Amino acid sequence: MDADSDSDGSHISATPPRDPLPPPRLPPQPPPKPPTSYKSTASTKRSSHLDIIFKLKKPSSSKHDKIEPVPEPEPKVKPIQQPDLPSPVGNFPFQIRRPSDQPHPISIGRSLETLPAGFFSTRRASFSKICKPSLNFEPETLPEITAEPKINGSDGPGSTKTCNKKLPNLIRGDVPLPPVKLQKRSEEGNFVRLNFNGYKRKFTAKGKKMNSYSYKSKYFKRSKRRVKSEVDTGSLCDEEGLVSEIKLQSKAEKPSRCESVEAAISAVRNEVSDENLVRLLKALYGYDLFRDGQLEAIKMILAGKSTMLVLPTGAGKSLCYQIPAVVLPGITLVVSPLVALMIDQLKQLPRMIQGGLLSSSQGPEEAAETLRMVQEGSIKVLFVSPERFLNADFLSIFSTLTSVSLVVVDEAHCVSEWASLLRAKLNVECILAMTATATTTTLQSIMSALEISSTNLIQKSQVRDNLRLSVSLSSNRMKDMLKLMKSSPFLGAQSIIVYCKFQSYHSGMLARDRSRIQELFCANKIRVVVATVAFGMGIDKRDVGAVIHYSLPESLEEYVQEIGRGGRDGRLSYCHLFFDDVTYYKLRSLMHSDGVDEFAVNKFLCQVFADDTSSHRKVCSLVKESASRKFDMKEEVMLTLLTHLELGETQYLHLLPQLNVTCTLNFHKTSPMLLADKDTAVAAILKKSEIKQGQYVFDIPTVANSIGVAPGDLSNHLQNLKAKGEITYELKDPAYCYKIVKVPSDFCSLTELLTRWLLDIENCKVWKLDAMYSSAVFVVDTCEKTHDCNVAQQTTCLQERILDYFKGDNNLDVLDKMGQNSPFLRADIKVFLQSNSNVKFTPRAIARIMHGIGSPAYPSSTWSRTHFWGRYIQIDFKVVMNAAKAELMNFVGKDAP
Ligand SMILES: Nc1ncnc2c1ncn2[C@@H]1O[C@H](COP(=O)(O)OP(=O)(O)OP(=O)(O)O)[C@@H](O)[C@H]1O
Repeated sequence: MDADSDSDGSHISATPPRDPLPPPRLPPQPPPKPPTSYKSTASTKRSSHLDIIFKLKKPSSSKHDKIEPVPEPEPKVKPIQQPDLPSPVGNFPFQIRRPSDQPHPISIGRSLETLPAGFFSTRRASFSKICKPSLNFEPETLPEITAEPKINGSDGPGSTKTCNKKLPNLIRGDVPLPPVKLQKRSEEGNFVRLNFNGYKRKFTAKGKKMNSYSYKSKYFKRSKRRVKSEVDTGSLCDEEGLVSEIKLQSKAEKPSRCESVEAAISAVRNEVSDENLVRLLKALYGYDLFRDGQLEAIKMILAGKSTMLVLPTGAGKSLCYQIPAVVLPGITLVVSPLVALMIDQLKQLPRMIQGGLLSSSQGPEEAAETLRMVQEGSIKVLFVSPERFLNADFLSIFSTLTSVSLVVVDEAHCVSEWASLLRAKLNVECILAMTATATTTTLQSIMSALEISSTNLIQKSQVRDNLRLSVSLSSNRMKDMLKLMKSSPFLGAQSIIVYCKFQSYHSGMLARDRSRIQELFCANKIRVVVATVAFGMGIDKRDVGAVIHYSLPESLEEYVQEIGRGGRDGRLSYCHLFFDDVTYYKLRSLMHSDGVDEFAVNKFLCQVFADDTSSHRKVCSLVKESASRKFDMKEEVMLTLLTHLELGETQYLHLLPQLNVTCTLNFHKTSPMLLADKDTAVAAILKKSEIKQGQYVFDIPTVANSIGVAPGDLSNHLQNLKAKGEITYELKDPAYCYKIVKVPSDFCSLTELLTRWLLDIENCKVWKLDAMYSSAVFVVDTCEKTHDCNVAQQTTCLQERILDYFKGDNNLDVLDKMGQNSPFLRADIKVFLQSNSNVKFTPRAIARIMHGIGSPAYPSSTWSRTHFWGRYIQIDFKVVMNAAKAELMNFVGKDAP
């Protein structure tokens, strides 16, 4: 694909540059039908606008809670027929599955739930006026927006260190918990009984390691080490936790606290009463009262009932599995979609709960050590990344050696699809699914996948009552934001997070710098942090007094997550959202950046299965960068497809760890031929290499396959040869590696299924953005109508809207502000095609250019030079795609259908 042509000569346009006026509003389009589950069999027809020019082909066979009361200050050519297809997955768990692709933690995490019919009625609204909430916009001193530490670090009333940041070790927990005594327990039946391989197991104590001697001495040793290192680094910022506890070094205090924890655990094991649970809460965390929903959830779990827990962000969900984890006899497995989140949760475990982590991003030694500790019984809470459960070694440990008391599915809306596999494989009886943001439909699908009874749903409001919400439409956001921050109550806020969308605002920062800023923010040495969505996900800074959205979030789920960073201490926190049409248009275009055409999916499948041989032991690879360009697909999208091929209804392949597959090698000591005589790997390298400038260049999987070893083993062997001074080598070309399990019998159907699935995801993302935008418009409009534009009013208004959204309320009006036509569109596309007649385009590629979105084969570095780049950002993407399809047909001399 010649997508790199320098200039397209498209300075000649059918039209002069135009003012970016909003297009005339047309009647609403029928809404997209968001995905339900790719395993279900319901189907819908859709018009095929993706299939121009190319024919599908087969590969060549050759190859909260109770708020603590705080005084409130104030307020192809041949169109492909679409057969009936299974409808897509209920959420999009796969993009996030590989920890090496640390993605956008929120947007990827959001589910693709079925939206009820009638959900899409369009509501007209005015966008012209700015509605200012009645916050006092008094010009006072400018708040500090800085990444520099405050000199003296004095931070006012909230200067307590409040971020539960602890040592980044992967095995946590200082004190073994008391053994489970096999004693009379009135609620014995309440505890989870595991049924492994058909045998009911009784709880057993993990015996000797739990004696009180090792418990104390280990505690002291670790405490001393920790105190030293943490005080040295000055990295502590924990309110109830570390700072105070570390100073405590009076040896007498430690055992007494541990003993009280032990006693409290034993009391709960004897009787699961409110009183005993509060005592345990106090002993473990120092809190006096449970927050709304916590006690109910803990009791439900201790009664062995699988539970769905929906609590707002920051309401204290973690505690709902941590307390059962210390009470229940076996291990608690916590499955979370993001490795970064798991690491943070591990760090935040109370010191007396021993934790560990298993993820595919770990080295083999690290994972083996964790598994050893699991087998020993010295880990109580184990964080596991989803793919680990597909690992046979892991499963065998849990089905033979270790008793699992509880499985926690965190961010359940992201991993629900996968979680049903877990149920089948582990035969665990008690599951706790947790989420902060899920619509009713999503909840239903999670609960049915996890077999959670509808009576075991604990759901509190999506937004905590201590968050004061306000919204304004702004044509000059920077000015308005500075004004807002100079006015009460934002001026008085201790810590502020400003969320913005586009990189230009927070710049690509080194991870080290980012974590330094996070530390300073946690320590109240930076007052305002301007951040992207990722910031704050893992940190638990309790005293964030204000959250400002400088850009429109991509969904209400994202919005709710982000405002949930505020007021985690139960105090009032002020959350203001600025929105504007330009950002909305930009985001709406970006929602189409992951979309792929049927043709591309088919080409991709052909390549994936091109290497099929009868041997299923052969390792295949797909070099990420070149494949991405070849298929015009983002790497994440390719991984999503590969994961679907692994985890979908039919398993077509088995994914292996990613590798750098191209090896360039030089021989140094022994001559290649002599070495090859005694080393089969070297012999294979000589056979399979190309010699380029005296160097041997070969593909690692190809050589490994030829001698019947795993690519990893070949890499190890090369390392050994290097250590002996025989060779030097370099590896490049990161690639997805996999083994083919089954070659699809019908490539066309599979192509259509996958394309439809991706299209549903795309439509759903668009719908969510529209719902977010409409909610902002709704709040501003309502204020105008009632002339009651104050924070209290806006809070209620937005809360209701959020509630409706998450309830899946059919009456929720979702506004589609995109233009549905433009008189110049076809003419411009024609000129564009004429001036780039040497380049092959798909309708989608043209629409992306017209929307100003770069893609792997048509990068913005090249295509942003065109006169048409981003010109039709205000016209619905599909309208542009259809116009492009029609013009492409004309261009190749055919009429549009
Ligand atoms: N009963 C309680 N009393 C006081 N503080 C509590 C209580 N329960 C939890 N917290 C605190 O509230 C904060 C938020 O808790 P946690 O991180 O578990 O929330 P979450 O619901 O998991 O939030 P997120 O969805 O952001 O992960 C933590 O600092 C926690 O210690």
